[in-house]
Amino acid sequence: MAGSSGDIIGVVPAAGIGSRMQSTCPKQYLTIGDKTILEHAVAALLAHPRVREVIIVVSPEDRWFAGLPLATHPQVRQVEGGAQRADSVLAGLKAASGAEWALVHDAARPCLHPDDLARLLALTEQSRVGGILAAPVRDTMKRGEPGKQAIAHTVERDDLWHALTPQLFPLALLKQCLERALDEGATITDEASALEYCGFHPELVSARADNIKVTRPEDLALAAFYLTLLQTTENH
Ligand SMILES: Nc1ccn([C@@H]2O[C@H](COP(=O)(O)OP(=O)(O)OP(=O)(O)O)[C@@H](O)[C@H]2O)c(=O)n1
Ligand SMILES: C[C@](O)(CO)[C@H](O)COP(=O)(O)O
Repeated sequence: MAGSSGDIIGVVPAAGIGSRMQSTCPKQYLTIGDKTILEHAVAALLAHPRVREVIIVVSPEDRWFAGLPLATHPQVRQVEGGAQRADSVLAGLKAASGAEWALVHDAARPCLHPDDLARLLALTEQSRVGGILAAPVRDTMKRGEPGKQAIAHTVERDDLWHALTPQLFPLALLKQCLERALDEGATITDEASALEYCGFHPELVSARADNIKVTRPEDLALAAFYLTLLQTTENH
């Protein structure tokens, strides 16, 4: 029953092509230190004892995953992704069975701090809906004139958050909401938006802003820096 401290299964969407990264391979296979970005992201989930398995969703055209130790990891399964991130996540959910909670984490986010993961997973003790890691907006936010490099207006930033991952939801609820949202043509860019579409209000768990999604070329060096800091912290 959702709301108890049941089993958690990880779902890592890793079927993107990373077009904004402009790299020679999909960005999740770029390396930082001795591991790929994907391996860093998955390791952060498997480091928590309540995450018993991770389903990694890869492109049907993927030719990198098979060469990683993850391909033969006993706690990892691989499924094929879809055209959009939401399609890939749904494919992962369909392959997940038995767990009460689904923990969805972008392959492109290698810098997840264990303390943030622990605080997100604590939701299983007090929530029936689940929630997301999120960082409060720090900058003044502007809405642009459509199709122009000009400001339309300033967006009120009180109560404005950057949605991060992981995002944690009851497996059955998330699957049901995502299937309905996609069937009805809703634009779904994160798991929480599928629940919102179905009328739920997921929890916001305030999290570190250094849990970045490697998206553009300049993000790689920043992620490497943050990972160095993280590994230094973990070694003390
Ligand atoms: N059809 C897709 C698209 C994206 N993703 C995954 O969703 C995560 C976040 O998406 P994003 O950062 O947008 O990755 P890409 O779609 O690869 O990047 P881009 O939009 O620059 O092509 C990534 O780990 C990506 O691999 C996925 O599993 N399936
Ligand atoms: C899920 C996500 O990382 C939350 O911010 C984001 O929505 C992914 O968006 P993308 O366009 O697929 O990178």
